[in-house]
Amino acid sequence: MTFPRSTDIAAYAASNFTVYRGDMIHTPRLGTLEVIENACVGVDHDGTIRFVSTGENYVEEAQKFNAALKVDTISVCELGAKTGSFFFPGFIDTHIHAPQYPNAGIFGESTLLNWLTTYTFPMESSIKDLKLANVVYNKVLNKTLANGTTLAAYYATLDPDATNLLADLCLQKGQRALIGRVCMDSNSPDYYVETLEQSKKSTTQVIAHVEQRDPLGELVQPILTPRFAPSCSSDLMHWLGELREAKDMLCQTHISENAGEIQWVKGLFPESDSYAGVYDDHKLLSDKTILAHAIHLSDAEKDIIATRGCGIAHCPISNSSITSGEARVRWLLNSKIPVGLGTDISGGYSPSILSTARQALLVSRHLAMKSLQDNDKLTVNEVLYLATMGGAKVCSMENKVGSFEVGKKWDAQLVDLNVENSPVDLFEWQVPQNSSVVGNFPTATKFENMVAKWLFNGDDRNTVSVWVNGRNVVNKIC
Ligand SMILES: O=c1[nH]c(=O)c2nc[nH]c2[nH]1
Ligand SMILES: [Zn+2]
Repeated sequence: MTFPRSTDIAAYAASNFTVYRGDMIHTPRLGTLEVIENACVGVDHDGTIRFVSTGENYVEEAQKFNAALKVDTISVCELGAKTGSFFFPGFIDTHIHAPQYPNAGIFGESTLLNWLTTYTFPMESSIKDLKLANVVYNKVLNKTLANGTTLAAYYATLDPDATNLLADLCLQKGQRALIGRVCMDSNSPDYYVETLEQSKKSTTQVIAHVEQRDPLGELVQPILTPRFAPSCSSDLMHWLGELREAKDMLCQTHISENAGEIQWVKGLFPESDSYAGVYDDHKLLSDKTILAHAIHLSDAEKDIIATRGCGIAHCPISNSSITSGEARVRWLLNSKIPVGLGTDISGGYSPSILSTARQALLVSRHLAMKSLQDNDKLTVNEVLYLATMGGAKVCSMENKVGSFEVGKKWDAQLVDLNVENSPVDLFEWQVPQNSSVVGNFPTATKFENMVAKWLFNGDDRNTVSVWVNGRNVVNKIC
């Protein structure tokens, strides 16, 4: 029997069943790095993983799933079989503002509220120019994909046409995405605000557009996006809450990021018990709601969030940059609240979830130095879980993406630490696959060490290929 074995992406992209071979590393549970050495992962024509096995019998495995599969239509991608290479689930960015990308790195000495008026609102309002929107959104999608982000929860702007364009570009480039048209009818500058009626109309228009482009929500889905309580009237939030409930929709917003913001919310909504209470009183909290930041929550707010099943987008780079504070991730996780990572471009300067995971680890150590609780420290395996499986839970896609399991989609990145110009130096004795070299560590530890080196020193040069829904969307190999 002969089959096309290939390291040529074009060859296997044309095939209707692909077997990916190599070491697969993922974090299916918090804190656990699972390594499937010499794995074969069979992916069907619609990008679904049909088997995960070790050994050579992948033709039989493929035919078990589809007896009619001809051997010569099964392609084999051996790219992961190189030393220093491994497949890892695609990263999930649970909070990113696409129109703010040109401002990445530009925040000066600002904190949240003056950062919004000085940098953010002017940038976002300029994106109603569709030519500019096209330039900026192309750049942000290319950059996040190149960094291994296979799913992103996007905030766009008020503008419905530019937001529709973002959805179209995600479909075109093949990035899985939640598309949020930002709702804001209050306390906003004259040049960047909408009326309640405009907000309803534009929201409806964007939902219809996204659902028309992708009726089953295979790749893109709309997400209701009240910017944050101060930008929304109670009437607007009530309308969004009713819509959320009626259509069982995803919803995203910001919560408890900054002390001034929290005081402002108290003054604006005195009838609600708390910031979380404002959202709860408007039916905006559910197990399909993503709350960004959640730094200064009270115990009671944390309990409401846990009861409603909301997920938290932890944005450590943004929280350090605009000095918002340190979210208590362990405290949230201990209450069984799903936590994922967000770049929060451009409160955060980096489009990379790998960098965000690294900073999540470091911020947790700063927190531990203040709290004197060692348990506040997050480990390498834990922050990589937040970057993948945690993010999948936050986006309500834990049955679809986040780890390598049968029935999930092939949303993956191929990592190569030995790529030319690699920012990581993996020494011969540190290569786990190199069994001829006797090292000081057992193999499992070698894999963990290799992954730790990637987390701390790796970057987009090491993400050499990326797949979403089985489609190869980035290829830096040739
Ligand atoms: O990090 C943030 N980015 C924003 O754009 C924003 N708007 C309200 N609150 C916010 N926080
Ligand atoms: Zn944000």
